Amino acid sequence: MTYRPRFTIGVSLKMYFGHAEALRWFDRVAELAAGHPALLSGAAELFVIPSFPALPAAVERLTPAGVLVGAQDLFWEDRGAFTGEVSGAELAELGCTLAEIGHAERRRLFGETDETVARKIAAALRNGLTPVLCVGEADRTDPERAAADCIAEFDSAISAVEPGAAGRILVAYEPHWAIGAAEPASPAHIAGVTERLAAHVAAVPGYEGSRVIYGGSAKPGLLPKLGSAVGGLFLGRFAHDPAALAAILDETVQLAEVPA
Ligand SMILES: O=C[C@H](O)COP(=O)(O)O
Repeated sequence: MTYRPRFTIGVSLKMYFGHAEALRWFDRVAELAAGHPALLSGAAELFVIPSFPALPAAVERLTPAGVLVGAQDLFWEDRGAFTGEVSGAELAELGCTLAEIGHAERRRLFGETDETVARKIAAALRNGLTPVLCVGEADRTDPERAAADCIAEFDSAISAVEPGAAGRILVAYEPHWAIGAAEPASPAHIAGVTERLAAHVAAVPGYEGSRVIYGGSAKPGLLPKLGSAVGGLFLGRFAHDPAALAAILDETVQLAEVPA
């Protein structure tokens, strides 16, 4: 089954930009998105995940251009004495529609575990936020083993979802070793993992409409090599230049003309 938009293109700004820099980038991306044939034709949807303090400005500047906005994390409770945390309820109130959960950097640097990821997935879904669930093998291995790791992570991540609360998830396949690198994983490796992972996700009741996107040093030129093996890309550094993001959106238009 082909879902529309055909591709999902996301950008996480991580902690790369200061506030003024983020605002300038939002304005350039809003201008790009508002007139881009990818968004107008349904070839692509675009989401942006900035730092927490930039979220209101991102919603204000990007949403009118058809760009979705999400947060880089959320807490698993909706209210209470949790100093420093941000709830899914507040994110939804701000106009966010997505929440990134379980990025490799949060696992490696901030103690994120399978258990906390599962609680956060449940929190996102009960607050109407689409989780951007990051999965991926820690060390280089073959696609079969990498896919098995990712499938186990996915199954664990949805294990705390409340009955009746299942919903669409964007599964970002990000091999840890390809994040922050010079080049992405090879197209053959990516496809070998994403096709197995997507087949698994599609067979889990309640998660219809979910899709698998690839992240980890993704840049212009990668998507045409992957074609229908992925549902899109999750970009980091290589989207800091809006021209590179425009080039990737151009690629979605060309690929959308080819039947899935
Ligand atoms: O969240 C995005 C990914 O971790 C990719 O980042 P990167 O393209 O800078 O490696």
